[in-house]
Amino acid sequence: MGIKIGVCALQGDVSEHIRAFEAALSLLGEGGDVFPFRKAADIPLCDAIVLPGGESTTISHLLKKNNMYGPLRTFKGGIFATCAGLVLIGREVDDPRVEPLGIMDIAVGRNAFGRQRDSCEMAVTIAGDDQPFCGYFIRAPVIVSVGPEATPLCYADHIVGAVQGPHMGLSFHPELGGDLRLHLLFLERLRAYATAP
Ligand SMILES: NC(=O)CC[C@H](N)C(=O)O
Repeated sequence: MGIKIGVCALQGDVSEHIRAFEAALSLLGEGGDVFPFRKAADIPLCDAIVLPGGESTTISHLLKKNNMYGPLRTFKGGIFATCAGLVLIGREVDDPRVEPLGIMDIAVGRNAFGRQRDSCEMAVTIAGDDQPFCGYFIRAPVIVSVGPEATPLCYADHIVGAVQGPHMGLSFHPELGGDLRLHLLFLERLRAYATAP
């Protein structure tokens, strides 16, 4: 038994997320099931969902086609959204081809680092952690503004991570590189929100 983590596998980097969450659960000495899903009916069966990086206009189109907007908006667990996933999870995005889910109170700008930084590694500061995190940014979005419901979590020139309840949205790819601090923090917060009265 244990926690059930579903990785939305319509498009994007799915296997890296599965490996990273499996490694985080094994560090915690916990059982659990981390699996790809492609059907809306699988969403309410999960405790947590990963919205991976990929191409947000494509993922938005596929979420619509597979009737996933409704079940994601009413999902009771935590969502771990990276890169294209971050573009989708906010309340506002600067591209009309993406329909935002409106789950986190953030506004997101796509491809915000510009061409010369299409893909790079940058030191990310995580609030409450004095060790920098090596962030892999791949045509990454940024968080342009954080509303009162959400809290900034990560910084690298811009705000590149935020949390809201059990949800975490990140501009970069923490599933690459083997540093599991953000996965562990997500699981810790998920547990805290699941057991909150
Ligand atoms: N690595 C990524 O997920 C890139 C996201 C992409 N630039 C988008 O907005 O869809």
